[in-house]
Amino acid sequence: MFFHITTQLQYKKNNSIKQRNNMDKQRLPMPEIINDDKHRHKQFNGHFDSNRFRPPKVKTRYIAVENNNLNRSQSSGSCSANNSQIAHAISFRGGSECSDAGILPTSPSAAAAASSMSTTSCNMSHFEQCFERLTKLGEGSFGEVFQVRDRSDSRLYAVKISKQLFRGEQYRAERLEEVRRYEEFSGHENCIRFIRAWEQYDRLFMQMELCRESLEQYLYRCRHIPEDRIWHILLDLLRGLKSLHDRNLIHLDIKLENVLIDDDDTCKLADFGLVIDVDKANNHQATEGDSRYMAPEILQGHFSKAADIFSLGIAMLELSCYMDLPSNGPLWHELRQGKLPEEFISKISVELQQVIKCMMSPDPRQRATTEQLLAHPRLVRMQKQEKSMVTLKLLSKCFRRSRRAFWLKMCNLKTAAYRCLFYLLEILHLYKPITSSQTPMYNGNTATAAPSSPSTSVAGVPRLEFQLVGSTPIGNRDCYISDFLLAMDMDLSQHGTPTACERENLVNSTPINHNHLTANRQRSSSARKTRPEKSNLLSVDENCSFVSSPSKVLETSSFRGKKLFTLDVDEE
Ligand SMILES: Nc1ncnc2c1ncn2[C@@H]1O[C@H](COP(=O)(O)OP(=O)(O)OP(=O)(O)O)[C@@H](O)[C@H]1O
Ligand SMILES: [Mg+2]
Repeated sequence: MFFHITTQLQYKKNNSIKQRNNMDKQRLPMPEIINDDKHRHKQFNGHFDSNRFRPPKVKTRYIAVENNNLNRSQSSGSCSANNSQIAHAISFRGGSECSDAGILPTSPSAAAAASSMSTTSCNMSHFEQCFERLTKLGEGSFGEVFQVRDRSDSRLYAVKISKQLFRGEQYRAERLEEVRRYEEFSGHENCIRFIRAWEQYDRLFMQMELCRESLEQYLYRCRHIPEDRIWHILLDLLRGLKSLHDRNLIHLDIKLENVLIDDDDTCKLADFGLVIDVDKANNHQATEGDSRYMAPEILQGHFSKAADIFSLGIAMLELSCYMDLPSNGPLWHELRQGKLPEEFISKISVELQQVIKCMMSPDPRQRATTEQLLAHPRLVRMQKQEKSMVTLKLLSKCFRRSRRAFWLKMCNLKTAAYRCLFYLLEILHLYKPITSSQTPMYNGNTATAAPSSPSTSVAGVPRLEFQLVGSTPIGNRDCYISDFLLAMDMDLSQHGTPTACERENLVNSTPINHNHLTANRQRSSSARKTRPEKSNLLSVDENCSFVSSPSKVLETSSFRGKKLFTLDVDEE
């Protein structure tokens, strides 16, 4: 196999340059300026400095003369004019090297949404049909990322659209590799969750989970990040990186912009555009990332896992010291010779200093691995704490569940008590039960004698059954008989006495909000049928009046306002 090496300089997009420059000026304090380049730290003056360019991205490419491993014949999406008009799903999940799926079907909801819009759906891209574009989240050298709302489930996602058209097979294959990596690491807690990808009009679209912000944005927002938080970020990123290194893959583009923070404050590795196999890296095709984060040995064309460790180390330095990293010049070299500027490094604890220095060791063989770093006493302690937190969470969940079970038991006891009371009243002839044969049933407009059913099998004590559905509006509040009776009254006033079927639906729905009653009937009834083991079925014996006639309902007024039980719905 023969390879030729091409070296090229790639400049970052002006937009992100501006953004960074704008934020640059927020960084304080300014160290003593000795050399223009050496201490060119970030400041912020409230507006973008368009004159200052972002560091160029030096790219050393080792391009195999041999064709890439993507099987083009399998792909229905191509650069050809005809085919590129049609959206094609891209997925490597099937196990094959490139299992491009076929033409994407338009989901009915997406089609409906599209047709409801003024633009004719046939002119709309798959992206426009499926998503409502909200805001632009960011931009890198390869793509623009938008916050979107999925028309089918109304949820928010991020969609990355490649900026450049597929110029040819090689370029397309490189872009599609990112999909493979996203899919591979999507399940890891510290890697971004990937949803799906497709290509259309010679562009790649990738749908992924929406994160709150990038680590770079977080740094500019907070300026000073407490050291405790730095350690947590380091732990998250080491875990994410370990998942790559365990598979013999290297990221090659670790930097603050490529780390995203989700709503739970978890840091996630993103942008797998340059990820490459360690073995292939030095032989085939490797592109190094941002020069500010680049390990020194990359200049000699040595790609290894240690390069990622260096990038992470220097990113931690930037994060903990609020230091502007140089893209070249004397300071760039000093940082790669193990000389970290005192005025910055002295701000952080010795423990963190040591870790950063260890990660930024000039010799890649002396740099700690992800396993060694994760074995650092502080990180071990944090992991233990996390574990105990998980145990604590599990315990509290167990406690909540047992508390709920206890309440259900109590409710059953109450039910039994009511039952006994009715029996007693019946014995004392203070209460006349209505037997099942007396219970009129409505079949349309005609009242018929009801067949004896389990719900009225106990003489005089018809059973009122209702199901607790966690998502219904009844959740987390006290339940009063009146809640149920109110709904029954309303139902009876509309329909007269319900049929057996109606009664079952009635009691199975959550009667707090009568507007939901009709809808709930079907849903809860079917839910009960399909998931009987999950339902928390309560049986409450109640005065039978509600089934005999509307006027009898009034007799139950003595129960109104009586607290039956407290619902404690598990938050789970
Ligand atoms: N899932 C997401 N949620 C929120 N913001 C995102 C998401 N993905 C990307 N971004 C934002 O978009 C920016 C660019 O995304 P990304 O790094 O994937 O593009 P790129 O073109 O590959 O960048 P690079 O120049 O690093 O190669 C990120 O820095 C981040 O601010
Ligand atoms: Mg990026």
